[in-house]
Amino acid sequence: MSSSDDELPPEAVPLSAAPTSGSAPAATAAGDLDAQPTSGAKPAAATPPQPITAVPVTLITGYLGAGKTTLVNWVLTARHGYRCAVLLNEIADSADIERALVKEPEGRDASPLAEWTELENGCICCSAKNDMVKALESLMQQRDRFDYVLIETTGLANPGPVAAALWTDEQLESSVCLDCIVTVVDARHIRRQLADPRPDGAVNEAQQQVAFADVVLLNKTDLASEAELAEIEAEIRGMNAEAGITRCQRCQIDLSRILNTGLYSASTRPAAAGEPQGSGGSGGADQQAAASQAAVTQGAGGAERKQPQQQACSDGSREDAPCSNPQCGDPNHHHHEHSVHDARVGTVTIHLPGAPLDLSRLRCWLDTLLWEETADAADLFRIKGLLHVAGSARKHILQGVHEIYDIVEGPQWAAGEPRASKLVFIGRRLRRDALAADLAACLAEQ
Ligand SMILES: Nc1nc2c(ncn2[C@@H]2O[C@H](COP(=O)(O)OP(=O)(O)OP(=O)(O)O)[C@@H](O)[C@H]2O)c(=O)[nH]1
Repeated sequence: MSSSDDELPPEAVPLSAAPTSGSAPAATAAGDLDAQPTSGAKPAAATPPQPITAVPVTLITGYLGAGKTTLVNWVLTARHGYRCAVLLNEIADSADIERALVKEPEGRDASPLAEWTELENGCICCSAKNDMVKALESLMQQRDRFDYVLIETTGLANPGPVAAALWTDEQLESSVCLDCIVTVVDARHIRRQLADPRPDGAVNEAQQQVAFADVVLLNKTDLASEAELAEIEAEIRGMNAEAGITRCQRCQIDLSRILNTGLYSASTRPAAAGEPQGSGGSGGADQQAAASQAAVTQGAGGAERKQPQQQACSDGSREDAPCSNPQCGDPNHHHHEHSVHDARVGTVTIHLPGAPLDLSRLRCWLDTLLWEETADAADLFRIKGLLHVAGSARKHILQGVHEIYDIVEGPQWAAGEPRASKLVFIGRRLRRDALAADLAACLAEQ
């Protein structure tokens, strides 16, 4: 790839190649989503349309100036076959600037590729459960005009409540599905941003964004040395061992990493040791099938989405102190003051080979774990799991964001495949021994 090619966006998909409403996007295989710069237009992949029940959503987060708008730009100008709607959440009334920065795909006038909705009422993490949901709902009124939704959060947003809102809003949950949380980090500044302390010992936004990521784009690699990049990768892995990390300049990545990944679908599983991270274990056309399967499984009542009895603050904490986010314009939003020691975000992975889990015991334990509010309770951002459940021939998939979680049935265990459970916890104050002991107590009696 020449350096001049690097600066050129790939060609926009001709709208005639865009999928029709209710159909799967034309490009489903990973190779078809390849958005590396090309010198000529490639024909759209001839994958037969498949029904899509919910519009996938990629949530783009990252600290101030990391390159989120640059990524949106890249998606909107790339050849991938989706018609994207973009939800911009901009603070300080800068949405018009952001919008001006994002290039309009060629031919947009004739038939729009992107729909725009801007959230104006302050910080998305504070208004996630109302403004964003309302904006998405109103966007869904024009469902036939797009196949994919990108949400760009502000640089100071905690992506947890936004992701959670996509799960918990009853009307939304059948029409949109969270596909991937992408965190863009600035190779030049991320280490300082991660280290920036908060006076009350709370986790800072940069750490939260890394913790929630399914995919981390290590952007601006032109501004850091190889040694610095390696150090950043090690630090990010130390916080979130599950996220796939992709180095890039100007966010020019293969878009199959972040679009229609199927990471939250029922057949998704945490990557096994030694597997490439961030692929979710399924790719391309398989993901399309996985997405359909997830919808069917959930529709059949296989999923149970648990929510706390008590409505939590949108940042997942109690409403007993004013929000400390200086950008939050909502006087009604309050923020729980974390009085405990400032533990760093980390990942704990627990393998349970052999013995199956008792699903009801596991649910009971998760309820306690996620909703406990004692000062030394684990502060969990993300949970992912592949579960071997007693009495079931199917894999079960656990996904958790903040205080909500979902366990859905996945595909059958293959003949001869070793049955085992693997759970990944990302958060603060995680105690491996306690988690392992608690999980051992959730095993079914043999
Ligand atoms: N050198 C360099 N600059 C980059 C790269 N990617 C983006 N930029 C620049 O970084 C600046 C910020 O990029 P944006 O895409 O606006 O960042 P953002 O995350 O949307 O910023 P906020 O909305 O303010 O949080 C812009 O001037 C970009 O041109 C890169 O890989 N290398």
